[in-house]
Amino acid sequence: MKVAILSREPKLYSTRRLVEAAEQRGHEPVVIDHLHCNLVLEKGQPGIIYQGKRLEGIDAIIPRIGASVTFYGCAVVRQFEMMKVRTAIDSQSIVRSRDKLRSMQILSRAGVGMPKTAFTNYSDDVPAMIELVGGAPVIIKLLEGTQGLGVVLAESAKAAQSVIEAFHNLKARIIVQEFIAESKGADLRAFIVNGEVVGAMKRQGKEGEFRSNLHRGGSGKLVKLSRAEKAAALLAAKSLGLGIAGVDMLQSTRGPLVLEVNSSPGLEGIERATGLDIAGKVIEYTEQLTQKKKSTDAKKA
Ligand SMILES: Nc1ncnc2c1ncn2[C@@H]1O[C@H](COP(=O)(O)OP(=O)(O)OP(=O)(O)O)[C@@H](O)[C@H]1O
Ligand SMILES: [Mg+2]
Ligand SMILES: [Mg+2]
Repeated sequence: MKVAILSREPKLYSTRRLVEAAEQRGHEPVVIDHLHCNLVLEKGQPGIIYQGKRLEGIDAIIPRIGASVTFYGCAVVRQFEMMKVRTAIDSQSIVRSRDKLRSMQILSRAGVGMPKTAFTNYSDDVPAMIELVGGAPVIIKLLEGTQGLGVVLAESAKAAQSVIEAFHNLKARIIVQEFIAESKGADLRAFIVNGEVVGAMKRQGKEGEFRSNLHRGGSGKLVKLSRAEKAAALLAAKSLGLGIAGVDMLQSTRGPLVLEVNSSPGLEGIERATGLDIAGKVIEYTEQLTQKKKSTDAKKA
């Protein structure tokens, strides 16, 4: 198959690994910078112009859309969908997963375990917000933060009050969340491909840091997930409609609590921690999608 990896950076570990894994399996990979795709819309013929030419003959795409370009990136993915190109990750699911509030709403309905979370439009009654999630300490999060930036631990109700007021004053949307102390600065990342956990790691924040993000100095180690952890991760990815996902969970006394579901999960941390060929799994899944398409097209014909 001719598979396009939508990525801004051919040199990035994840991009390189996907190219390599596709080549190893006899496919023809190309890296396309989604921000340099121009979309053309006309009757019956949605198209994409890239480097001056109309894109033709692509069987499937693997989107790697950064959080800062969700809008444009998803428009490009949607255009491929309109052109009947198979995508390893749907545009809809990327949009859903990018908004922490929207995804928590979906996960809550689906019965996925999560830290108790509150959201409000008013800053008038901050103490009530804090009480809603069980009182201080609480976590305060920007709705569209990533890499652990925009996640604050407020140890006291007073600190929480001033942080929430400051964010509201900046017109930044936030959620307030119960702080799960027993996870001790660690979290679990489950990498899911096609309804299966293909690799998992435990990330531990550096000394004195409650955030376990690798970008904040945390380190990842191979871990074997419990049955409940696997089930929670799979249900979370499925509820958001993601065939490929990185599900972040905290270990708590009441079982796994899902924090978020990433739709462009990085490969470097998970492949280094587990020693597994996760890129290969992603390519094999994408291959299956194109085969499914071929057989439905054949049936229609
Ligand atoms: N409610 C909580 N209780 C305890 N620790 C938490 C809580 N929420 C977040 N953390 C810690 O902070 C880290 C960052 O939080 P979260 O994953 O929600 O933010 P992020 O900025 O979107 O990160 P990512 O780069 O993974 O997208 C988590 O990995 C976890 O270690
Ligand atoms: Mg995130
Ligand atoms: Mg996270």
